[in-house]
Amino acid sequence: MTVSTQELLLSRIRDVPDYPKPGVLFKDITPLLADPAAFTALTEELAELCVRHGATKIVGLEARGFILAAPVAVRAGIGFIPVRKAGKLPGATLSQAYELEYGTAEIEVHAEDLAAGDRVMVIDDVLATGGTAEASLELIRRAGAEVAGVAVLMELGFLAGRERLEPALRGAPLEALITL
Ligand SMILES: O=P(O)(O)OC[C@H]1O[C@H](OP(=O)(O)OP(=O)(O)O)[C@H](O)[C@@H]1O
Ligand SMILES: Nc1ncnc2[nH]cnc12
Repeated sequence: MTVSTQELLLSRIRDVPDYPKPGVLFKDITPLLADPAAFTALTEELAELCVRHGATKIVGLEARGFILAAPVAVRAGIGFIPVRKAGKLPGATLSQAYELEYGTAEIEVHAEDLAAGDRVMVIDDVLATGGTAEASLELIRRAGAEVAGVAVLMELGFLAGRERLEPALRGAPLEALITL
């Protein structure tokens, strides 16, 4: 990725102090989504990572991860698999509970969407504590699939998500376009 692309992306991320709770500096991507040049550049960078790492499926994490992962999947020509918050998927699911920066949650995937032989790239907007990504890797492996990697727009380095995720990656790459 060029420095100017990285600067464009960074310039479209807005800091919102004390949201959703006091003490949290929320990284808002809505200005980036509203800028077609920035959103297109982001989509192309993430799609290139998926292809480079040999992904055969793309998992997007609800909800902001969906916004990024869906156009990336189309751009890369790879199938999109939604990982949703609990209770939203109608078929037989695998579930995983986890903690995040400001609460707890549970995510699910349709068990039939992933199988042995799949190489799955996880896409999300933010890696914060790493809890969400860690839970998604657990789901992918429980479904029998292989992890191709995790790709995020931004990593909040001060929350040490990379260190937390390291064991669950088992050598797969964690790609962050921006580290803050
Ligand atoms: O690394 P972590 O500490 O797990 O935090 C990162 C996750 O938190 C945010 O999602 P959130 O659960 O707020 O849901 P949203 O996408 O629906 O806003 C973000 O989009 C990541 O999925
Ligand atoms: N600080 C933050 N900003 C945006 N999304 C987040 N998800 C978890 N922590 C976050």
